[in-house]
Formats: sequence, structure tokens, C-alpha cells
Amino acid sequence: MKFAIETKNLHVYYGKNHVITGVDLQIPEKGVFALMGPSGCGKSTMLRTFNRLIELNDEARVEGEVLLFGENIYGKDVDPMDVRKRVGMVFQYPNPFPHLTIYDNVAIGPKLNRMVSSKEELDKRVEWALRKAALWDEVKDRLNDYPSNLSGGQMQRLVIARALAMKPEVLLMDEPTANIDPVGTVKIEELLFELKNDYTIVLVTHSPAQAARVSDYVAFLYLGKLIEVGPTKKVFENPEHELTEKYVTGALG
Ligand SMILES: Nc1ncnc2c1ncn2[C@@H]1O[C@H](COP(=O)(O)OP(=O)(O)OP(=O)(O)O)[C@@H](O)[C@H]1O
Repeated sequence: MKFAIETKNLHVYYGKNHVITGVDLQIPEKGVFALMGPSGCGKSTMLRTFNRLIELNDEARVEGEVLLFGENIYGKDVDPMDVRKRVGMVFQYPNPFPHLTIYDNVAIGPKLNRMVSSKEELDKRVEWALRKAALWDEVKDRLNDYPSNLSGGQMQRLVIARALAMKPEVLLMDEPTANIDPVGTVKIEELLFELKNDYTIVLVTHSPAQAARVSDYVAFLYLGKLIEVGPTKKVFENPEHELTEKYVTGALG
């Protein structure tokens, strides 16, 4: 079976600090796969190896393999920019481009990458992405406004639309609701439910409750090690490891 993402003996170091210590993980295609664990266990670091964003940190060193649909993205002929086009990312703080309109925030990726050949096609792509991100109805009459007046939740959905406009194969989300109010969080969680039919979504969360609500599969990381992985229901209802049980019952911080 081909997985969307597979890691083989993955290690990450920041200088001498060994923060991911030999992880073998298989992420199936489609659905929400949650990486959960307490603060500092290496979730964000691991996520950033999946699109080579980790390399923007000069101190970081990656060993082992990360396969994207069977192909090692750290292979010597692979261009990290190509990987980042195929694997989109959404961060903890909604970060629309403030100097671009709502329309241009979504249009810029396909435009710069020459993914469309006419204004009509670009308009269509923008509408499609905003609809997919469940934002179209809220912004269709103000596409030429700047994003600063949007709520945090709307900004985060705009950023999701920006990522989707590139038609990625995998979408990485690093604590996407950490800075969003409860209503906005519900909307984003509902959106994940829709998107997971078409995309493989890898979600980093420190909240076991969120992992339980939205994920199909979950991996529990602790101090840079993969402790347990499996279907979410199984891991929460019948964990194999005592550490996992402590974490999902809130006894581990
Ligand atoms: N740029 C960096 N340079 C050096 N060490 C780092 C860097 N980023 C993270 N670390 C260290 O690597 C370890 C893993 O951090 P990481 O951010 O991946 O964990 P996390 O599980 O995502 O935590 P959080 O939920 O707090 O973001 C931590 O010990 C952290 O201090």
C-alpha cells in the first residue's frame, strides 16, 4: 500500500539537541491524521519535515527518509520548492498577506506558478478555493478589501483557501485553531470534516479532545518518540501504552 506520507527512521537535530529520535510513521491517504502530544515533544518539528520547511532553520539536520506517495522528498534531485507546492501548510497564527486583497491572497499562488492561463480561470480557481474553505459566502461581496477586517477564524479560512488554491496533495496544519475563538474553532473543525474527503490532512494539536473530535488516525508523540499510533477510536478507547492513557485522560499535561 502506498501512503500519503511515510517516515523511515526519521531523526531531527537542532545542533546537538536530538528532538526526533527515530520515528517510523505511516499516514494513509485521505482523512485527518493527528499528531498529538505535550508541548515540546516534537510535533511541529516533525510536521516541518513533511514539506522540508525544517530546512529554513540553519541549525536543523534531518536524517532518515520522508516518502511522499512513495517518493523520498529528501532525494538529491528533489527541489524543496516543488515539495512545498505539493504539501501545503497552515500555521498557528493566521497569516494572510496584509498588503494583498482577499482575492489576491488566494490568487497569488496559482498566478505566480502559472497554474492558470486566463483571468476567467483564475477567477474560477479563487471562487473554488474560497468555497472549499467555507468562506465564499462571507467574502464574495468584498473580494477587493484587505484581510485586516476579517475575524481571526475568517483569516484562518482565507489562509486555508490560499493553500487549497495550489491544489496540494497533502495539507499540513500546525495547531490551526490555537489562536481562534470557540465559534471560529467549530467552523474550522467542521471544515476539516469536509476537506478530509478529498485531502490528506496532517493536524498538529496539543489537545487530546481536538484529536478525538476531528481525526481518523492519531499518533502520540512524547519526547521525540512515537509512543503509539492507530485509528483514533482505538487509541482513545483502548490505548496500548500507559503513557498514552495518561495523556488522553489529561494526566500528563
Ligand atoms: N529552532 C529551534 N532551535 C532549537 N531547538 C528547537 C527549535 N525549535 C524547537 N526546538 C526544540 O525542539 C523540541 C521540539 O519542539 P517542537 O516545537 O517541535 O515541539 P512541539 O511538540 O511542536 O511543541 P509546541 O506544542 O510547544 O509547539 C523542543 O525541545 C524545542 O525546544
